[in-house]
Amino acid sequence: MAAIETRELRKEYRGRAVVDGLSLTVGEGEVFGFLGPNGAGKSTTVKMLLGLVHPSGGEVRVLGGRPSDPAVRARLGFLPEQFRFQTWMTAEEFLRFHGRLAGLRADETRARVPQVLETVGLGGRGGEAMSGYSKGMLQRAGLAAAILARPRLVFLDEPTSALDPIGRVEVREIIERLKAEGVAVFLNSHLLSEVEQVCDRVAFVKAGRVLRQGTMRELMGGVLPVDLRVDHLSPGLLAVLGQIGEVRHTDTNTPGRAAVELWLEREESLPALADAVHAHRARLYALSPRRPDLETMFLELIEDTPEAARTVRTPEVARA
Ligand SMILES: Nc1ncnc2c1ncn2[C@@H]1O[C@H](COP(=O)(O)OP(=O)(O)OP(=O)(O)O)[C@@H](O)[C@H]1O
Repeated sequence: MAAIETRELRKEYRGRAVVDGLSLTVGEGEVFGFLGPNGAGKSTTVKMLLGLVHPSGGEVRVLGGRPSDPAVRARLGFLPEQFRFQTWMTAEEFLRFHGRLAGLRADETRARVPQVLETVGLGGRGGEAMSGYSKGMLQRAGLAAAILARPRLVFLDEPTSALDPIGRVEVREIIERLKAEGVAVFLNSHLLSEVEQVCDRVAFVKAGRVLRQGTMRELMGGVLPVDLRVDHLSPGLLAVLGQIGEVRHTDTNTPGRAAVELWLEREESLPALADAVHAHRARLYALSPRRPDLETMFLELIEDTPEAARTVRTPEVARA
């Protein structure tokens, strides 16, 4: 069973489609990155997946059911981007309140609250009024609420926007733990380096449509670019490198240095590159597979049209 399945999902506001035939599948235990420029329709999609906004057309199934079904909702967790909590409560009171809303028994909630506070790095601080919390602490409390009732699918909207670098690493670890427990995570984030590190698959949306979706590798067109640096590049070595992968670029302008960019089809070919360098008596200075660079991909995709470029550069206009 897929955690999320939408087919030709559509939402119109005043006759204008803001989500326009969106088809997505997110598997169980999958961490899915949902990316797009401001105004692309991401929040509207999430609201439809949560049953908060009624679609104008298409199909949506969440955890095998309808998002409006209370039994489905009970298994969803949600951390909204704009979290406005009842800050006169302590974090413990806030979580107990959420536990009641989620239908947990009082004894379950009592046992669970200290656990989730610990998980999000607020262990020992749960008795304090949230009015005294920093922005990052409030975001952590929100994350605690999202995972409190052991959901099977968690929506995280910009979950690290208020967090420092340590907090971001901690949230990544929490996401990885959720995934290991088979929980699916639907992640909205503009921090693409973060998405790169944690997501199994991503979808790029623009103007309410999916432009591309797949694993990082699929998005790279199935190739693995590798940067190789040696002290000298003999014709023999170059020929062997060309047999292992596709030589895209060489730079031999600097004496005592040669750089080669190669595209490999398989990661398993990497050791053969090192072997070839040694066999040709060259000295190896670098052998670096390039990580998929979501930011470059994102900019290339969304800057395809002048309309999209404008949306990205002037987010206030898109929001207005
Ligand atoms: N309730 C509404 N009534 C009318 N238009 C709306 C409503 N909600 C959203 N829109 C419009 O739908 C479009 C998509 O908005 P949405 O908030 O889904 O985008 P987003 O991708 O989440 O953007 P961001 O990255 O800025 O949060 C925008 O043009 C927005 O103005």
